[in-house]
Amino acid sequence: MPRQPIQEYLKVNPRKVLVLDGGQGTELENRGINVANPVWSTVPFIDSSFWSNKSSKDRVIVKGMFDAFLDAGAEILMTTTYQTSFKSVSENTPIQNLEEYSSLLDRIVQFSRDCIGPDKYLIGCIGPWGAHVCAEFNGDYGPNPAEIDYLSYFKPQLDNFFHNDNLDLIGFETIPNIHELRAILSWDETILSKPFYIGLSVHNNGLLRDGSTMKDVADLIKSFGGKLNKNLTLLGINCVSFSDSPDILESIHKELPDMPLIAYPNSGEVYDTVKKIWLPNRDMVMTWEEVVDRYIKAGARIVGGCCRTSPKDIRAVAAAVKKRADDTVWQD
Ligand SMILES: C[S+](C)CC[C@H](N)C(=O)O
Ligand SMILES: N[C@@H](CCS)C(=O)O
Ligand SMILES: [Zn+2]
Repeated sequence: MPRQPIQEYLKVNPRKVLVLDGGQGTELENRGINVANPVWSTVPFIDSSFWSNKSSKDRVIVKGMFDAFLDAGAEILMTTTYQTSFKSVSENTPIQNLEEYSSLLDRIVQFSRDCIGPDKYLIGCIGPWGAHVCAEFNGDYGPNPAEIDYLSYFKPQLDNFFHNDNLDLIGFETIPNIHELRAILSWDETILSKPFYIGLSVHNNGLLRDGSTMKDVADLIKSFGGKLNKNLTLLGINCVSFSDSPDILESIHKELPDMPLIAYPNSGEVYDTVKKIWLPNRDMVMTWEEVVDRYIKAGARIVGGCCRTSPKDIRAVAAAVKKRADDTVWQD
């Protein structure tokens, strides 16, 4: 395998910050794929013509999305599998059994690897339990969030991703509820058997979407002590408001100063969960350069964009990361 294992890479290059891609689902939408669907950005992969017809329109669009993020400077990219849980897929598509499901994931991962080539890092993207019920932006997991069987929900996707050498890192994204976070953290190396990160879904007010504080999050992580899964590689935030994201990341860094962080905010627009559209509220009053500087000062090792951020945004992220790397007078 041409890539150095990602934990080792981050360790031996302590000042390196990797540039992540941007909002894949929303970029597919910009390029003409209608993702307003119960499986959201998984939709292009469901039609068999994606796999049988090498020049199908959707296939050209997905490849074009990867090419555009690569050209912008992304060094680590994701599979488009945010809403590809077995539950979402089996309840909303003709794919009904685990064998067909796993074959679908194999094909998506291989297609993504072929698009980005052998040298870039590839993240196996996994949306939260809440993605299935569209609760990733309110954290409302019903009356008994502690009783939800998170492992059963994630396991088919985890089993596939953990056995796929094309994937370097698993990303649990947009986690809005502390009970779900507790469940993920409770799984040991036999379940989470390769490097993974957790991206939290945090409200503009700095609280996890379910109302938990960042201190609650940090206390939970600290409570695992030496039993914390060694594959937990980064913690961070994704799909949070661009303008509030530096404050939020800094609040996590204050609570967990030694934790490598990841940050990829959305554009500040707000998702309408009924119409499945983004409402205007672009809050990019700061520049990517200012935001990225603050992320890096707060311990970020991977930075990029989430929903409604485009290749143009990632080009600005890459320029900001490069400027910081070139800045010899940079002081912590
Ligand atoms: C806007 S994406 C991050 C989430 C999509 C949502 N779970 C839905 O199903 O509409
Ligand atoms: N990683 C997903 C969005 C998660 S909110 C994507 O890029 O489409
Ligand atoms: Zn997002």
